Amino acid sequence: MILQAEDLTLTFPGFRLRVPRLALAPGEVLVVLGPSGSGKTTLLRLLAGLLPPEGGRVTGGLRVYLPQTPPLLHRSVLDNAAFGLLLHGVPREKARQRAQARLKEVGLEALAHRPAHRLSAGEAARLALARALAVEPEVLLLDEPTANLDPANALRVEVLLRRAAEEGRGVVLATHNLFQARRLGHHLLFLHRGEAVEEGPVAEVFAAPKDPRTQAFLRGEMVF
Ligand SMILES: Nc1ncnc2c1ncn2[C@@H]1O[C@H](COP(=O)(O)OP(=O)(O)OP(=O)(O)O)[C@@H](O)[C@H]1O
Repeated sequence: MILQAEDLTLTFPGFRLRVPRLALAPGEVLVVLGPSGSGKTTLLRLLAGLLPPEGGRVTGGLRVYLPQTPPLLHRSVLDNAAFGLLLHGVPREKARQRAQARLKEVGLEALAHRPAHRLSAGEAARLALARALAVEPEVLLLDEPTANLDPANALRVEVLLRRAAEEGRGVVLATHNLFQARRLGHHLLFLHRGEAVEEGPVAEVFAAPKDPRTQAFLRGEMVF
């Protein structure tokens, strides 16, 4: 396993997250579904080590967390792609070479010297992924990575995520897009008011959800 969590708990005023167990294998895509406010972002931040849990623990390899709108520096596309590597202590020239290669993979090599803030939303999403992948993480933690994208750009991101998983990386993907969950996910975790109420293989949970709350959510009847 490249990511494991046990007995995770965290309390905010009026909200308590409780995830007894979570495990991610290399090459696996875990989709986290749940209504707005159910704790998806909080779980991702705990898994990333950005929030300390109140109880329980998280263990695993190198993780990169991408928030819904990843911040980009007011620098070139290439500088942004190399930024994570510089933070990891990679020398500047080497970092730029590796970043160039990642930009090529995401189809942005022609824009390497453009200011990042001039990119379209779809290009910015791919740049954020290139920057994340450049540090060779074992686990990608993604918070609604295609929420602001049109279907064509969303599809390009999905292709990159599938490729990352095929390379052996683990992916935890919080999404509101049920079609995307079915297309990309192997395993599914459903959160409701901070509680992990159902988990299982994506196909099985979609075909026959066991918990009435998951059933209602998948029927589109739970919108809060
Ligand atoms: N730093 C914080 N301090 C206090 N409460 C917080 C904090 N972060 C999140 N919360 C609360 O925790 C609950 C879960 O929020 P979270 O953002 O994890 O949900 P979510 O499932 O990601 O929602 P959405 O789908 O809308 O992004 C919410 O009630 C939120 O208001």
